[in-house]
Amino acid sequence: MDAIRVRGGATLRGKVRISGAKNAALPILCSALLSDGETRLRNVPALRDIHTTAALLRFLGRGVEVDGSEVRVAAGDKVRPEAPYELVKQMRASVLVLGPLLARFGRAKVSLPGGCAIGARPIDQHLKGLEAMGASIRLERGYVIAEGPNGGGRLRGAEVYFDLPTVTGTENLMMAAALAKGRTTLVNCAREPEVEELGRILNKMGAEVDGAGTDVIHIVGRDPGTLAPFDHAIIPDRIEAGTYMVAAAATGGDVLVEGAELSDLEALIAKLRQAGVKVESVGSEGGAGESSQGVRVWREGPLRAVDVTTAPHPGFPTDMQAQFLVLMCLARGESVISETIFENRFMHVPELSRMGANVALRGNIAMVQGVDRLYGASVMATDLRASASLVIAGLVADGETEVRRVYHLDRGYERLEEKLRLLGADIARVKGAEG
Ligand SMILES: CC(=O)N[C@H]1[C@@H](OP(=O)(O)OP(=O)(O)OC[C@H]2O[C@@H](n3ccc(=O)[nH]c3=O)[C@H](O)[C@@H]2O)O[C@H](CO)[C@@H](O)[C@@H]1O
Ligand SMILES: C=C(OP(=O)(O)O)C(=O)O
Repeated sequence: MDAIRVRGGATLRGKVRISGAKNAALPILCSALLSDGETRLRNVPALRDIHTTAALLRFLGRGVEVDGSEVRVAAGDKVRPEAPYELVKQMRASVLVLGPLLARFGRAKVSLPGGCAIGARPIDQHLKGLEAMGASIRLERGYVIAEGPNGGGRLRGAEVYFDLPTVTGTENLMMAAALAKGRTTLVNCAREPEVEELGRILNKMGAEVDGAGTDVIHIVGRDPGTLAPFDHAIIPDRIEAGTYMVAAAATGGDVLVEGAELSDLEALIAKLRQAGVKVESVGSEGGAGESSQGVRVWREGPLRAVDVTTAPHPGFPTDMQAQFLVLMCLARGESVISETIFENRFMHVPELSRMGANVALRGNIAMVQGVDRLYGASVMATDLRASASLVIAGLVADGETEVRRVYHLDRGYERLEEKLRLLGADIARVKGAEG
């Protein structure tokens, strides 16, 4: 299994171009199942999760061609509506085929994703919503077996209230509603930019979606077989952007994060500024604003300790918690990091402690006491963002750090070591290193 070796001490400087958003590309690829025509997606990141989704769509019976950052899903209306455990276990987002399959074909058999390193991650809200739309659902031998009304009929519009905002749950229900008969109202929805992006796609296809990106979404469904295919460029990955911002801040560097949108990262940016990091939107014409070319992040003075509590968007993203925690390991004073989304998302803490960090865990709270320096070590992470946080720690640590089990990183960061090397990092991939 590959590892990443980092020699700490370089100050990151220059420009880094952000890839398309993994968490936008995954539901959008699944939404191709709603239409029978050929769909074309551009600015798709080259990630393991994209290849897993392509493999899943192929298994279902749709041709998929991945050509650099372009993915084409071939036309077709013959589908085997079944997502097997072997594919779902590689990537929880596979559950996103449930809504489209059920809506388009009246039935679906999708493996339950199971627990993972960061928590149990149930899908009860997805299932509850589909049931409200008339589906009958049973769980059998680890699979969700879903059927449209009256033995495979068309879903009907419904009012669904989510007990808590769920990103993929909102997306699954939006896709199901796009082919349901009548109007669906989803209440207490996730408001993440990726949900908003899916709303744009469904509108492009001809469904009527109103409110995506707010907590109430209305969808008027279309008849099966009438949704149009689409051609779309994926939005930049705000979590990848945030990760480079934190890396720049941690090394005391000066980096232009190209493609990053200030408006998608408000909570992170507010916390970076509070910590003493400078953040500025850089416009293509030299001005600031929506048409910005990116976000410049730099640091001159010491880091200040600040507290962070993760929350659904527009709160501080749980997907940035691990990286920000590393930054706080280098700050003056004590910060309190509270993780409220996932029950087990501090897997990076014991590894960071081996690098000299001073962090005490109390349930879902990490008390971080800043230290003068971190030390390179061999470390290993069991999830994606934890792995990224260890690379950032390696960038500032004395000596060499080897981050093992890089396949987690490859799920979510395109050419991470190459992008960091261009910013001046001393970093390399070690092929086939010890696991
Ligand atoms: C592919 C994708 O977009 N992944 C993101 C998505 O994951 P994902 O969509 O899986 O996360 P959710 O928004 O669903 O999870 C939020 C919380 O709701 C709980 N929950 C969720 C669904 C459900 O039916 N019942 C339930 O209890 C979860 O256990 C968790 O505690 O949002 C997370 C939270 O921002 C991010 O960390 C992931 O990167
Ligand atoms: C948790 C993440 O992804 P996923 O939902 O695909 O596991 C993530 O992107 O940090």
